[in-house]
Amino acid sequence: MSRGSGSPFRPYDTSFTNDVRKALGIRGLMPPVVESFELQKNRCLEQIAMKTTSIDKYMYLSNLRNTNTDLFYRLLIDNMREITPLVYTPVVGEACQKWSHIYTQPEGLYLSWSDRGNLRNVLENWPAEEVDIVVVTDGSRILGLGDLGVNGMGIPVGKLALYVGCAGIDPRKTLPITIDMGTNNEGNLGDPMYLGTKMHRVTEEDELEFLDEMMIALNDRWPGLVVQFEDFKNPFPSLERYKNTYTAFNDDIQGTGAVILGGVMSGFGRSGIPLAEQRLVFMGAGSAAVGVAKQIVELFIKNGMTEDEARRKFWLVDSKGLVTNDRGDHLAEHKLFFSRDDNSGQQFASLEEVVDYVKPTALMGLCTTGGVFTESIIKKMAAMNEHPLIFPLSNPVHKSECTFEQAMKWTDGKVIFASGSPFPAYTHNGVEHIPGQGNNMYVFPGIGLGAILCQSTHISQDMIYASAAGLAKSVNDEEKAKGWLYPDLRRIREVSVVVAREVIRAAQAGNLDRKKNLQRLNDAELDEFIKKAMYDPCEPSSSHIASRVPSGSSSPVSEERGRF
Ligand SMILES: NC(=O)c1ccc[n+]([C@@H]2O[C@H](COP(=O)([O-])OP(=O)(O)OC[C@H]3O[C@@H](n4cnc5c(N)ncnc54)[C@H](O)[C@@H]3O)[C@@H](O)[C@H]2O)c1
Ligand SMILES: O=C(O)C[C@H](O)C(=O)O
Ligand SMILES: [Mg+2]
Repeated sequence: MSRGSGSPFRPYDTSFTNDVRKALGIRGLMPPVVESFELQKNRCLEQIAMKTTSIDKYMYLSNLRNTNTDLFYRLLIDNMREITPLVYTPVVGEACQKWSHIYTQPEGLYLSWSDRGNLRNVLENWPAEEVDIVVVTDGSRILGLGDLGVNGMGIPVGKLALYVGCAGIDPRKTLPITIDMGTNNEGNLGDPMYLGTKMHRVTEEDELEFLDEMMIALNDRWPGLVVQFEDFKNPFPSLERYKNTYTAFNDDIQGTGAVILGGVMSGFGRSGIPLAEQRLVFMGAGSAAVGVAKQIVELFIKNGMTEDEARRKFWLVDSKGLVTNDRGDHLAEHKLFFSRDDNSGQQFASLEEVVDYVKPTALMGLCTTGGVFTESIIKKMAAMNEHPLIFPLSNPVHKSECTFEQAMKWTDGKVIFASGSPFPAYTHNGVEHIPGQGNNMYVFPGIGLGAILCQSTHISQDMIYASAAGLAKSVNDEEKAKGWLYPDLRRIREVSVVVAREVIRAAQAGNLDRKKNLQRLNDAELDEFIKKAMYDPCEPSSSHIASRVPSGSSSPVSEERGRF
């Protein structure tokens, strides 16, 4: 297939041997030297280093992905720590903000309000015969950057790049979708270059109707595909509507919930505080915060608490202060479960007041507002706890509730830390510390891979919980000894195998798997099966090229002119 203006499998790779070049009739159309991927990767790294802005690096990498897909993924897989921040958070945030201005080629499918009633036909235009996985956004809450409209396309593109890089999903079977329901971002509406429909957003009811049509159309064209919902301002209605009907999940609620659960499973152990004594304050009470809190509730319940005891371990703070039953405003439905009824009529407007009142063991930031974990608050956390858990999880970097350096300095190195976006290492008392990255990228690739391989009918809560347990299990002894909550990103493909295996086992336990013969495999055999199924690009061989050159390929040398 070809995506966009460039064909990703165009036969111009300097790794082609002379025989291959001859067979394809492309001798002379490229420099004579035959190179390994290793050498080509070094050239790519050199070129990235030459670019002075992050956006230039992002655009270079997008172009590489579209013109030499295999080389791009080899580069990503082998340089995960260096390349991920350039194709994913934080740089993808800036790319989305500038999307309509840096645009050079289409990289996914745009489904517009004016296409309603006709979505099945629009899907027919996507050139791939097979699609295993879709990531879809409506652009209404892109990272912590608000409503970006169709400029949010960078998010499905970036998430799917990680599906390929981190879990070996075949890039030709991935489909990024942005639905264009209008935007309430006045900047976009007034921008002559804005690439979306210039209208205010349709109502939530209209959007749900549109999503219904999209889900039916997608499953009609590619039955059973996995659909990941991403960065919707209000993601709860679609999750409720589709989780029991399709193989679908919401990454911001469920993926984030699982990745932070995985981190706290390790972090609670390190803090030395028993589960029964944990008290968690969340700054932010949106989809991600509630998703994370609900997953941790499950951990408490699995460890013997009642649901009521478990939910009382959480204090959620939103833009109006501590979420309480008697605060006097109408609480959105998703906040009710955690709303406090034991505040004796007292209300707490600021995070600092809540911290004084609750004396938390853990502080989670999912509020889209940078810097709200102040020096004073963090110092209080350190005074109250031997090892306070502080997770500023908002993205991208400038929305992070504090930096790693601040958390280390203000707790004198005692903090147990994870952030949503990557921070540099920090040296404290002569020892270099690497911060954990509590980002859903540690689980969504494995969740998708597991669901695809066992052909799961749904993605159940048990499968999500299993992904967190798989992640926690994946931290090796060396990483534990260094106090890490998450595995080294360079091992992400190994981690995705474990996550996928646990997800498959949970699907099997719930009888949701359609590919029943995987049940006969023991864990080692299942891991082997998963690894073999993963895309792992290498220098193209003749047969590889023959299978990938698209029909009607853009090779400028036609059959008639012969081969040399
Ligand atoms: N680390 C990860 O893997 C991960 C995953 C998902 C989301 N996130 C991040 O979490 C953030 C929130 O995402 P969401 O989907 O929950 O968004 P949301 O819009 O649903 O929720 C935001 C919440 O923050 C509250 N809030 C906003 N400003 C505040 C302030 N100044 N003080 C207190 N509360 C405030 C709002 O009232 C709301 O409850 C985003 O920045 C997103 O990038 C991170
Ligand atoms: O995209 C990310 O980096 C994580 C998360 O899904 C978010 O919305 O912030
Ligand atoms: Mg997201």
